[in-house]
Amino acid sequence: MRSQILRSVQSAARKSNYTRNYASAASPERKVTILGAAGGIGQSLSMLMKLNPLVSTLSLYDLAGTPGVAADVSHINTRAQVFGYAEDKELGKALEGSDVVIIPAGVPRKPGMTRDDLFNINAGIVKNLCKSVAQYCPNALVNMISNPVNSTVPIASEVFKKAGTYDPKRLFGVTTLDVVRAKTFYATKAGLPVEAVNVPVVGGHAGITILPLFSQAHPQANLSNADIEYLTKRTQDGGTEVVLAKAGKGSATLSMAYAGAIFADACLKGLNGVPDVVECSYVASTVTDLPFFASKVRLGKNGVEEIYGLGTLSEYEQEGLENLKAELKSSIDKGIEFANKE
Ligand SMILES: NC(=O)c1ccc[n+]([C@@H]2O[C@H](COP(=O)([O-])OP(=O)(O)OC[C@H]3O[C@@H](n4cnc5c(N)ncnc54)[C@H](O)[C@@H]3O)[C@@H](O)[C@H]2O)c1
Ligand SMILES: O=C(O)C[C@H](O)C(=O)O
Repeated sequence: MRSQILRSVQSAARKSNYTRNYASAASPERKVTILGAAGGIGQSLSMLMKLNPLVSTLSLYDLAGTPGVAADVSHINTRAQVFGYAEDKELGKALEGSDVVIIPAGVPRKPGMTRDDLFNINAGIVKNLCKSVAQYCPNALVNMISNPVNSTVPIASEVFKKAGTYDPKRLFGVTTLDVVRAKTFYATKAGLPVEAVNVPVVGGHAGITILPLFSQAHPQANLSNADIEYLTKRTQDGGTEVVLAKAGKGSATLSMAYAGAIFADACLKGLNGVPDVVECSYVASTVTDLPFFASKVRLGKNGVEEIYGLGTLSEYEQEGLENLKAELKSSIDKGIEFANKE
């Protein structure tokens, strides 16, 4: 009887309008934990993960406010059981048994700031949270959203190395928002239906380190060099566009929650053995001479199963690649140095 009910629940979830765009069939028990769940990204992301039928337990942690977010989200009639945890003393409980940990904890930009300006505050937050991840759920896939991603991912890697838990296949910088933006801007410019569009974005997640590869966009549109330059710059400055529009009230939260939900869903699908799950992500990489680099990765039962090369680049993209390396290297080095202090 119970299995009959479960089957009908899973079938309803598959058909649901709310989930079909970014989720597949319901399946094994999976615990997803969000650190920073009461924030701008955290709240929307909590809702989107509650809508995902692949999630059986949704654990929401923040310094404060999570009992309220959890109570609210828990009333949504979907599969996941929701738990809210607040304050340091509950962090272990929040993390224990997690399959995927999503980290949007930290401060956002205000107009005039670069992502690197967030380093002084966010680096410490990420370092401490990752120590707990290493202690309580060393096998979880970690989806790092907190900025500057170019440095926070290297920080996490060093923390995990020190704890003896580092598995480069399980640590991801979430760069999905760059892909989401590139798809939207490209489809608009090319007059294509956005659902049919794909654009890889490689490099990192800040300014010129964000390198959209429009020469590899699908479907190919006949755009001028000036169009490609415009689209590249708009994608690179997408975060700043939102920061300026919000005029001091933070950075992208809603589109980021959407992007974070897509990436977490891809991780869950990979863990569940769904084949051919490919997303761009900032990971430990040998695609270039930099130790971390975003490119297309195939996700599987162990996290990253395969990292794809960059393919053939246009002259403009090749130039962009060379230009981004110095900044990305310095952000990586800064993160590594910070993590190894003390
Ligand atoms: N990767 C990306 O593409 C991307 C996109 C948008 C924003 N971001 C980054 O995400 C981060 C969060 O942005 P936001 O708009 O949600 O900010 P926010 O200020 O609205 O929320 C951040 C939340 O983190 C919490 N927090 C702070 N320290 C914590 C700790 N030690 N443990 C748990 N929670 C903690 C805060 O209490 C707050 O609720 C920022 O660093 C921002 O730059 C990244
Ligand atoms: O721009 C920011 O500071 C937030 C985020 O990295 C984004 O790309 O929107």
